[in-house]
Amino acid sequence: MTDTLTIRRPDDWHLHLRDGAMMRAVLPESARHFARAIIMPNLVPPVVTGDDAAAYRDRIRAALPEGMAFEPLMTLYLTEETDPEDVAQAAASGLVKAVKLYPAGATTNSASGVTDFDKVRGVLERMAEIGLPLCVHGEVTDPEVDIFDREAVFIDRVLDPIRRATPGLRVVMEHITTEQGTDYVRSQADMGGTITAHHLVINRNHILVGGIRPHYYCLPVAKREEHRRALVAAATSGDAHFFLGTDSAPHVDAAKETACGCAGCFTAPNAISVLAEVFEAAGRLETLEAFASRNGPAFYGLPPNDETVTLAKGGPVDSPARIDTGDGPVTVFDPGMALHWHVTL
Ligand SMILES: NC(=O)N[C@@H](CC(=O)O)C(=O)O
Ligand SMILES: [Zn+2]
Ligand SMILES: [Zn+2]
Repeated sequence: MTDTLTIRRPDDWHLHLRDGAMMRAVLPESARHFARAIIMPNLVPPVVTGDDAAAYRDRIRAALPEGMAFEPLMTLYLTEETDPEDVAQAAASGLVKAVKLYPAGATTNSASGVTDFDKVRGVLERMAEIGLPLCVHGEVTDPEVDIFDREAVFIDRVLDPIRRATPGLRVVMEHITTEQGTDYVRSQADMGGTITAHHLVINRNHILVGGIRPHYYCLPVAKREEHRRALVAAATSGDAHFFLGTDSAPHVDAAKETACGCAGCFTAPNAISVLAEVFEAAGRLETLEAFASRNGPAFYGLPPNDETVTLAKGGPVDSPARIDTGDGPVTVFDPGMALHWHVTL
């Protein structure tokens, strides 16, 4: 029986740190386990220009507790007004590692996102030229489309046409939740797909059966069990297209436990333990390093981390039910099963 596993230090290729008091509370939860993270730009107002990203990066660095190391990899929020030159400069200076596409209205804080894709063509062409990846929240917003179909429909209606119109554009389909997502990503060159820890564990029954569980509500919403299995197969395959993006997305409990609760699961504290449990159950612990520590940097053209972390199997991991923030308590993702893999440094 394997009871320890040493892997390169993981990175998180999709993370929400928020700002202010919330950021100060959640940042150490990510920095404890992850060396680097792609930082989502959906603040209010969003991180749109290179100057916005530099200021946000400085606030993150300033909030990092003494003695912790963590490198924020910044992104820009694509709007119909985004200037291709500003994007190119922010990429050339090394500040920005990706641009994020939110279809307007698709998810939390996406009101400034894109409605008319022709208006962002110039930016996407420039990104293809310079090799800067586009990260996409892959859901259509058409009210006629069922929420459980919005990812699959996005591939056909939006993602594939954008990629055909912009040859060479490197795209990450973020937080994939469907077999259609895994199949599409796997079959394409110049593409990566991030998968969260929580989508490897929950299906839509977990959200809805026996009472509504607001802390399992995130977007894209968890789908049927067959899709969860497709995600586990993709994540544990070792295939370089797939890598970890936790999409750890903290909201205070008051904003989740209400008549119109917002979307997002806060997984930073236990994501690595959850992954180890899932990979072990699949008999694929040996591919955890590829998924959490190697495939992401390879896609982004960065070296893997030199340091390692060791996971040790033992008694149940004692992750807190919630953490306190200056804005109020934030519930930590409950995987609904005991976790046994402790991260030791
Ligand atoms: N995943 C979510 O449900 N929520 C994210 C936004 C996002 O990644 O879509 C958030 O910012 O809260
Ligand atoms: Zn999203
Ligand atoms: Zn997200």
